[in-house]
Amino acid sequence: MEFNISVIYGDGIGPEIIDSGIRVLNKIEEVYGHKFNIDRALLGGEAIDELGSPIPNETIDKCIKSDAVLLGAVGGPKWDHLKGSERPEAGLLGLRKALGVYANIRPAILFEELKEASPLKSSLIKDNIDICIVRELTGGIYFGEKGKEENEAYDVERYNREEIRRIAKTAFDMAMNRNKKVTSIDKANVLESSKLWRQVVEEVAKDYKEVELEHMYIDNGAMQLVRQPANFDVILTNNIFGDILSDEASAIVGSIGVLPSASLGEGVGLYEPIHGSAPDIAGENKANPIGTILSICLMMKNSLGLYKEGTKIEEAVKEVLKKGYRTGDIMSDNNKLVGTREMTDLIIEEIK
Ligand SMILES: NC(=O)c1ccc[n+]([C@@H]2O[C@H](COP(=O)([O-])OP(=O)(O)OC[C@H]3O[C@@H](n4cnc5c(N)ncnc54)[C@H](O)[C@@H]3O)[C@@H](O)[C@H]2O)c1
Ligand SMILES: CC(C)[C@H](C(=O)O)[C@@H](O)C(=O)O
Ligand SMILES: [Mg+2]
Repeated sequence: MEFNISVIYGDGIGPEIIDSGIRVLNKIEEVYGHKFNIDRALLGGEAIDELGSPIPNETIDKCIKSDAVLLGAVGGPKWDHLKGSERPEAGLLGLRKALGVYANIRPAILFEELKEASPLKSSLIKDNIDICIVRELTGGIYFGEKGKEENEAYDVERYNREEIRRIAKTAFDMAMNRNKKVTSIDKANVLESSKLWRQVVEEVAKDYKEVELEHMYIDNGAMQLVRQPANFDVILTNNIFGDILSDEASAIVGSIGVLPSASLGEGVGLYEPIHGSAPDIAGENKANPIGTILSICLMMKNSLGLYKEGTKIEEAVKEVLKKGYRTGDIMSDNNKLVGTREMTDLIIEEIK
């Protein structure tokens, strides 16, 4: 089959991990006889430098017309002096909004092979950890009214019923195919937006009688996630809490370098690792490409209907980990340290 994939390298380690991703796509083409037409689009810092905007119109046009979008990461110190709307990160938020991808799915699964990389003691991770974070992505404080005066600044957290209903529905639908438990995380003891969130989540839950619904405040939720990670199945939460909890969950399962994400809505899906542009290791062949490679696996399954191929990629990653190869972020004693390119070579070799 033939697909059009828009690819965004972005900044920092973006080009290195996207290079890995493209090589995986090329191998899938070769082994399964598909054709991926890869079209590069600019976003974030690279787009500011080349075209003077963090989100050029041509990028939106290309992405909307494609079958799926693969994105590395944007941002870095070079652009930190810019005002909010001109920063690379504004490009990413603009793209998410333009694609209408309101549901950000961030699976945090502890692979048997990576148990040693988790900072949690073994008694806390002896049970299966397979958490699916469902983060609202196009609303909340990221997109609310903002203002800045000389000595004061604000960002408004605002949600309407429909925004909450559709993301809650995504979470309950996911739970139906998993362990039938949703933990909705909010701050309903303080925030009006969270009170409405809780109310609407309760309403949606009525259509999913088989799913157990639990509510948790964000402060407690952040704590329970490290105390008993195995108790979570689907976590449903807003944009900002989901951002924070997904970095926390990534550390629990080994490293931020291994977590993929799928951002879904009515149209084209956007696939990106959850980590950032990691300026501290950019250009050093140290970045873990697994988060990107597993994002391609999510792309295969969610946007391209290529289930067999997606599963193969996942198996290839596990096989390489089983053989003891590790990038620096997941390295532990007795393993073999490899760089971004070598890790990619090894994974590609397993796709056959
Ligand atoms: N989706 C995105 O594009 C995205 C996400 C988060 C942050 N950012 C941006 O990235 C820049 C850096 O942000 P930050 O430092 O807070 O977060 P970061 O995720 O880039 O890095 C945090 C730490 O994790 C490490 N790390 C991240 N990805 C890794 C990988 N694949 N392999 C190995 N180690 C990895 C980094 O080296 C660093 O020590 C900022 O400009 C930020 O706005 C972009
Ligand atoms: C870079 C930033 C805008 C982004 C977010 O907060 O959504 C990132 O942290 C992420 O997790 O994808
Ligand atoms: Mg984040």
